[in-house]
Amino acid sequence: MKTIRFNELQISKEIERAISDMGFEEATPIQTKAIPKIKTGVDVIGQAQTGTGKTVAFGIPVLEKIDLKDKSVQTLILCPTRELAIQVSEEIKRLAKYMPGIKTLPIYGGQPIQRQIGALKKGVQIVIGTPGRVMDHMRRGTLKLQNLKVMVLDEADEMLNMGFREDIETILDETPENRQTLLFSATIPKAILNITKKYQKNAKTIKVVHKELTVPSIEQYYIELKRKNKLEILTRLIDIYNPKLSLVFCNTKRMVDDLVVELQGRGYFADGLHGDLKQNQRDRVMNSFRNGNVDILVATDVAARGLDVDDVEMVFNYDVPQDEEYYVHRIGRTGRAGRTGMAISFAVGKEIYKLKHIQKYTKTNIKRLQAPSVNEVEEAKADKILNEIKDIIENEKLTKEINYIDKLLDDEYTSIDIAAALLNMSMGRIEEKEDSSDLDFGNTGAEPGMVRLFINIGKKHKIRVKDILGAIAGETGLPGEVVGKIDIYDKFTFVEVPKENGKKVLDIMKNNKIKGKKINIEPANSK
Ligand SMILES: Nc1ncnc2c1ncn2[C@@H]1O[C@H](COP(=O)(O)OP(=O)(O)OP(=O)(O)O)[C@@H](O)[C@H]1O
Ligand SMILES: [Mg+2]
Repeated sequence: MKTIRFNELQISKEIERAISDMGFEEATPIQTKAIPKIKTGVDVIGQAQTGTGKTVAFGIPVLEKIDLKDKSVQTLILCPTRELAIQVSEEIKRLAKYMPGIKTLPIYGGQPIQRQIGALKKGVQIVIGTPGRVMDHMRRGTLKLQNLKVMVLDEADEMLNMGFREDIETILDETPENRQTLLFSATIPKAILNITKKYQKNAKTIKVVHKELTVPSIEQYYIELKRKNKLEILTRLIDIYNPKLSLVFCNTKRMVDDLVVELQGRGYFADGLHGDLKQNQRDRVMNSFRNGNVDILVATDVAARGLDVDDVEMVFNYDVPQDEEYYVHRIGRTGRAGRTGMAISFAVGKEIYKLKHIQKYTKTNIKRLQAPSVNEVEEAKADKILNEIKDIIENEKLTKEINYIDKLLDDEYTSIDIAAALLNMSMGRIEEKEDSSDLDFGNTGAEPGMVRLFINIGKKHKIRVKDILGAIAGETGLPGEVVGKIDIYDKFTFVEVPKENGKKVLDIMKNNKIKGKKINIEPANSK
C-alpha cells in the first residue's frame, strides 16, 4: 500500500504539530484507512496487527470531533486493563498537546475514587477507563454519559468476551442511541462479529491484516522441554540473547510470583505484574519496566493486550497461552512500530499440539529451537566481555595497567596467559546448575528410548572403552548391558543409556575419575 504522510490526511494543524513532535512521519495503513472513515461519522470495526498504531487511528478523529465549548463527557474509551487505560490516555494527551481546551482523564480501579470524582467535576471531555470503575462512577452519578458522541472499545474482542460483556452492555445502555461506536483489535474472531451487530449500526469493517495475524518482523520459535528445566533454559536464553527488555508470560499469578523469586535469586532484575497486586505496586512495576530499572517483566495476561513499551526485544511464553488470540497479543508486545523482535514459547509434553493449533490460527510458522547449552551461554558471555574489552582498549588510557602487566610479563607468563586468566576472572565460573543435568536430551541420534551422553576424557587418553562402561556400571549400579554401547564418533565418545537412567548417570559420573583421569559427561545435544 502506498504510504501517506499525515499532512495528506487533512487533520488539524494542532494535531499535525503534535504528531511531528512525536516523531511520526507517515501514517500507518490502519491510520490511513480509519481516520477519514471515522471522520464521516460511521461505526467502524478496525482490525490491524499489534503495534501498528491503532491508538492514533482512533485518537485523532476522536480529538477532532470534540466540541471545545461543551465540557461534558463526549468520548468514552474502554480498555480491559488499568495499565492500558493509563497508556491510551497518555497517547491521547500527547496528540492533544496543542489543544489546551481538551481535558482527558483515565479512570480505573485501585486509584482513590475521590481524586477521580474531583477531576470529573471540573469537566472532562474524554474519559479513558476500565469497565468496573466506569460503572462505579455511573452509579454514583459522577460520570454522566447522556452527551456521549463517540464510544471506543479498544481490544474490542476481549471487551466483548464473556467476562466483560455484561459490564459493556450496562454502560452502553446509558449512552445515547445515536452515538458512534468504534471497535479496535488485532484479533476479531468470527464469534465476536455476531455480537458487534448489537452495538453498532451498519459498521464498516477496516481490516489491515496480511497473510498472517502476527507481525512478520517477530521471529517465532518454540522449545520442547521438561517443566523442571524451564527456569534454567529461560535464564540461558536471556544470557545468550541479552535483550534490553523482555516479557515473560505465565498462565497463573502463582507462577508469576514464583518465577520472579527464582529470577531475582539468580541476580536478574525481574519483577512481576498480575491482578492480585495493589495498584501502587502495579504502577511501580510498570514504571520500573518502562524506564529499564527492571529488565524482565514476568506477567499474566494482564500485560498481553495493548501495552506498548519501547525496547521489549523478546517475549517468552513460559506457559503456552490458553487461547490462540492471546498468543498473538502476547508476542505482539515486541516488534512494535516496525521494529524487530523475537518470541520463544516453551512447550511441555502435549502443549506442542496447542502450539500447532496456534500456528494454524495465526497462519505462521513457529520454528523449533534447540535448548541452548552451557557452552553457548559461556560463548555469549565471553563475546560480550571481549567487546567491552575492545571498547576499553580503544577509548581508555591504560598506562598504569600496562605497567602492572609488564611486571608479570617479565616473569614467565605470556600476554595470552594473562589475558585468558583475566577473562576467566571476569566471566565468573559458570556452574552447571543443580537440575540442569537433567536437560531435555533432545534429538541426539540415539536409539529410541535411549539418550546419548557425551564423554569428555581429554584428547590423549589411554582409557579403554571397556573401562568407561565398567566404571559407569560400577558407580551407578546399572548392569553393564543396560549401560549399553559406547560409540566413538569422530573424536567424540558417546555412551547410550536408557532415558530414565540418563540423569542418574550424569549426576554420578560428572567429575568422576577413571584410572585417575577426570571424565566429564553431559547430554550429547549440548555439544
Ligand atoms: N504513524 C506512526 N509512525 C510511527 N510510529 C507510530 C505511528 N503511529 C503510532 N506509532 C507508535 O507505534 C507504537 C504502537 O502503537 P499502538 O500502541 O497504538 O499499537 P496498536 O496497534 O494499538 O497495538 P496493539 O494491538 O498491541 O494494541 C506506539 O509507540 C505508537 O506511538
Ligand atoms: Mg492498542
